[in-house]
Amino acid sequence: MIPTALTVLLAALGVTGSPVEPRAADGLNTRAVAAGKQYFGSATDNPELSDTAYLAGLSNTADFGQITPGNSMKWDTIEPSRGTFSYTKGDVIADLAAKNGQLLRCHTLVWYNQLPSWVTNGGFDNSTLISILQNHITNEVTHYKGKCLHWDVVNEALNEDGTYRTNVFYTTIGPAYIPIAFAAAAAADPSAKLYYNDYNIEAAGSKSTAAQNIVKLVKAYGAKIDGVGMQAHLIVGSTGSESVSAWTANMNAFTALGVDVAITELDIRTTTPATAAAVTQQAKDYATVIGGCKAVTRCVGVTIWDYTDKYSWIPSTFSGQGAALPWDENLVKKTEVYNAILNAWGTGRHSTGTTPTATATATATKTTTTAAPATSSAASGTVPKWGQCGGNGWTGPTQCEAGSTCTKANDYYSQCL
Ligand SMILES: O[C@@H]1[C@@H](O)[C@H](O[C@@H]2CO[C@@H](O[C@@H]3CO[C@@H](O[C@@H]4CO[C@@H](O)[C@H](O)[C@H]4O)[C@H](O)[C@H]3O)[C@H](O)[C@H]2O)OC[C@H]1O
Repeated sequence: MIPTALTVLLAALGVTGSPVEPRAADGLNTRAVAAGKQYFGSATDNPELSDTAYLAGLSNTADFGQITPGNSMKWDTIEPSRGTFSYTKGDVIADLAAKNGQLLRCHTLVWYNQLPSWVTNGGFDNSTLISILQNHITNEVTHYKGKCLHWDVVNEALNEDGTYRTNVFYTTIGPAYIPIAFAAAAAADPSAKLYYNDYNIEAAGSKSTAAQNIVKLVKAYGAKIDGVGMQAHLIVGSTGSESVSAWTANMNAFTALGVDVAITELDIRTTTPATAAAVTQQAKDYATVIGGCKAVTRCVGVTIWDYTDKYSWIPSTFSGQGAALPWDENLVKKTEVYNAILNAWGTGRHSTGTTPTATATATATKTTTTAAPATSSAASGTVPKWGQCGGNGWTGPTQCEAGSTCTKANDYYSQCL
């Protein structure tokens, strides 16, 4: 074959193979997408974005196709005093996702924690608190309308025994605050997928059953709920990591109710400093979690709660614990853990254990739009449920399948409805 200018350029960039179908960079996200998922993603937070090496790694879309703000869309940041809304920090994360071509999970609208005292201690009556709740949700969801793949509408409404957690919303409004919140979010952005999100619902038990009952409750009120987020803040070798079949059975109990599931805040902590044996077990545990999501069609993706131990929330919350993420405190990949995640999504090339670089970021960003739509539905000639409907490098069909429509052509967040 006579080399063309394009093949010469691709060879210079280290890309080999067909010039019309350059191979997507290998990574946690591209493997997840190849396995039929929408993304593999990471939480992040505003202060760490000034760390350029960290930012390069986060922006590498081969590894991260989605980001979630760890704090900057919570009530205390967004509406610190009644009726005063501040979107500066949240916008930084949303803009970064858009710039990188990454999806955005928006977290979280209603949570008893990181809730300003004017709400908690305001002494509001039922109708006033409902109106405060609706106003907060309407304002925030409207601000980010069209940008959020998912909203975590209600976070952690349950106790460990499956009873409702006592918080100001439950005490004043009763369990109806949950469907009221979902209805307000749906009205403000009908395209966003709306999630209930909680921890310790990854395994069957009373709390998981209660979360399933929340799905039923929201639906019984006639409100929309699209998914349940399993946070998955796990402990090496402990509950939640036992077997792929345990994960799938529990996830299927949710999907049987007609909702998606997602793993939304995955980290697997251990006593620090981590021993070699703990890291080996941790790699197995990550593989088990990924295997569970991979096996369940309606498990749409996995998010780790930041990607590096350098910025993990664990040591500040669980004394003596940490080393929970696939990159260490020096931003170096833990090859054993990273490769376990890669291989759990599917076979392919292995990591060499390098530090993230700007070059890797540029290459990955360039190839993401090719990788994202490479799902089975694209192969069958229809546009994937999520992904570009025409333009931005998407070379598949520009229309959705018969009977459905493309919400926004040429937009990463478009979907077939
Ligand atoms: O900067 C940090 C943020 O990263 C942080 O984000 C929240 C972290 O996780 C979510 O809330 C926590 C979930 O875990 C609970 O502890 C569990 C207790 O049971 C154990 O079995 C389980 O392993 C533990 O995970 C915590 O009590 C929750 O607070 C929440 O959704 C994120 O927003 O927020 C604080 C910031 O300083």
